[in-house]
Amino acid sequence: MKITVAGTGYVGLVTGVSLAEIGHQVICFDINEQKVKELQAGRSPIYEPGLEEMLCSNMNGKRIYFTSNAEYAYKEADLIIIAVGTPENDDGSANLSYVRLVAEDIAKYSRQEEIIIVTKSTVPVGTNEKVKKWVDEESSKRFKKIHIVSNPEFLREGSALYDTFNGDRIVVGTDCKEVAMKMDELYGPLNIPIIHTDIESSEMIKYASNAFLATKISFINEIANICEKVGANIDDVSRGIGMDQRIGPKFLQAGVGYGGSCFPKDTKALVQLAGDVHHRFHLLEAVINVNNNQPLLLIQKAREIVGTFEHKKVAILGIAFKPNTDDIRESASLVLIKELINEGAIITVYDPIATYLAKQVLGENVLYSSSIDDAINDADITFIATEWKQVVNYPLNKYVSLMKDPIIIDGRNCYPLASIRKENITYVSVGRETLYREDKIVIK
Ligand SMILES: NC(=O)C1=CN([C@@H]2O[C@H](COP(=O)(O)OP(=O)(O)OC[C@H]3O[C@@H](n4cnc5c(N)ncnc54)[C@H](O)[C@@H]3O)[C@@H](O)[C@H]2O)C=CC1
Ligand SMILES: O=C(O)[C@H]1O[C@H](OP(=O)(O)OP(=O)(O)OC[C@H]2O[C@@H](n3ccc(=O)[nH]c3=O)[C@H](O)[C@@H]2O)[C@H](O)[C@@H](O)[C@@H]1O
Repeated sequence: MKITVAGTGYVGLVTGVSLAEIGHQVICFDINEQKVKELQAGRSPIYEPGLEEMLCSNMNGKRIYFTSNAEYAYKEADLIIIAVGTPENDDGSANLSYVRLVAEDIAKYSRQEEIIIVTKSTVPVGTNEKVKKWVDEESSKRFKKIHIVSNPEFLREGSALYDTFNGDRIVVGTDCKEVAMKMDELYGPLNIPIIHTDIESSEMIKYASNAFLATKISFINEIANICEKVGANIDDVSRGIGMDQRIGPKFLQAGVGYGGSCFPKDTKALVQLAGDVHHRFHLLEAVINVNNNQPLLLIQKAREIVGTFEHKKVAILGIAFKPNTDDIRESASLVLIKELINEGAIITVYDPIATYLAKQVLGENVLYSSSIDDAINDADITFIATEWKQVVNYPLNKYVSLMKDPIIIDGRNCYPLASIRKENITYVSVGRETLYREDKIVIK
C-alpha cells in the first residue's frame, strides 16, 4: 500500500512516524515548506518525548519521506490520510478549509483510478461524505471508486507516541467491507482493538469522547468549587468517587480548567453541530461556561487576599496547557495572564519549554524568566498554572525565602496541604481549604 499523510502537525507526524515504525512506506506532505525542511533534516517541529529518535531511525531506514510537493505526494498514493487542522470558525463551528484543500489536491494530482481517503482530522458528522463529493467534483468524476474512512485520532499531546502504540481502541468508520479489511491490515501490527462502525458514528465518537472528558473535568471543578465552601477536600472526594469502577479515577483532577488545541474547540463544535440539527446541547454549554469561569475564580480568590493587582509583582509558573508539551493554545495560563495584565500586574512568566512560543503571543507585555528562582524572586504573588515536575518538586521554603510575601495561588493543586502547613505561606488552591500565613498579613 502506498500511503500519503496530509499534514505534519501533531497528528500527521505521529501517524506517519508510527506507520513507518510498523513497517509501512509513508510519504508525509505539508504545505508549510519550512516545516518540511526541518523534518527532512530529521528535526521534529513538535516537542514529544521519543519522537525525534523514531523519526530519524525511520528516515534512515527509508520508510518515511517528507515533501511539500503535492504532485509527488498524491500521484501514486493508494491510501491518503488527512491530518490537517480543523480550527474553529468565529461561530464555534469547525473550519474545514484545510480539509477541502487536501481534497482539491487529491483530485488534481492523483493518477489512481481507485483511492481510499482516511480522515483523521476531527471533523463534524457528514464531513467524510463532503470530502468524497469534493474530490469527485474537482476531478470531474474521473475516479472509478473513491472510498472514504473516518478514523478519528485519540492521542494526547506529550504522550502521543505512547498513546499510538498503546491506545484503548482504533475506530474505523466505513461502508465498505474490503476497505475495513485494508484498515485492519494497516493497523494490525499495533495489536490494538479495532472497532468498526458506519462513517457517521465514527465521526460522532470523536466529538463525544472529547466532550465527555471535558464534562468530567468541569464536573469535578464544580464539585471542587462547592468543596471550598462546605469545608470538604477535593483530593479526597476525587479519590473517593474515582474508586467506583463505573466512574474511574482519570480526568478527576480539579484545577484552573482545561485548555489545549482540542477540548475547547471540539466542545464548541459539538454544540454548534447539535444546533445545526435544532438540538440545544444544554449540558455541554454548561461545561464550557464552567471552564471559562474557572481561571477567573482563582483571580477572584487572589484578589480577596491582595486587594488589588495594580503594580503587584506576579509570577506565573507554567504557560503550556499541560505539562510535557510546548503547546500554549487555549492555555488557562494565558487567560490568567491576560486578566492580570488588565488589572495592572507586573508579570514574570516561567515555563521550562514553552517560553519561545509564549514570546510570540505575549511579546513585551510580560517578563520572561528561565528559572523558578528568578520568576518568584521579590514577587508579591505566585500563580501556578501548569503542574510541571519542576514546579511540583520545587522546595516550598524557597517561596518563603525568595518572595516578598509568600502567597501562592495554585491552579493545579501541586502541593499537599500538610507540606504547606509546615511553611509560613498563604496558599490558595482548588477545592481545598485556604491556608493563611501565621501573621495573616494581607497586602492592600
Ligand atoms: N493535537 C492533538 O493532540 C490532536 C489533534 N486532533 C485533530 O487532528 C487534526 C490535526 O491536529 P494537529 O496535528 O494538532 O494540527 P496542527 O495545526 O498542529 O497541524 C496541521 C498541519 O497541517 C498542515 N496543512 C494545512 N493545510 C494543509 C494541506 N492542504 N495539505 C497538507 N498539509 C496542510 C499545516 O501546515 C500543519 O502543519 C485536527 O482536526 C485536530 O482536532 C485529534 C487528536 C489529537
Ligand atoms: O482531540 C484531541 O486533541 C485530544 O484531546 C485530549 O488530549 P490533550 O488535549 O492532548 O490533553 P489532555 O491530557 O486530555 O488534557 C487536556 C486539558 O485538560 C486538563 N485536565 C486533564 C485532566 C484532568 O483531570 N484535569 C484537567 O484539568 C489538562 O490540564 C489540559 O489542559 C484528549 O485527552 C485526547 O484523547 C484527544 O485525542
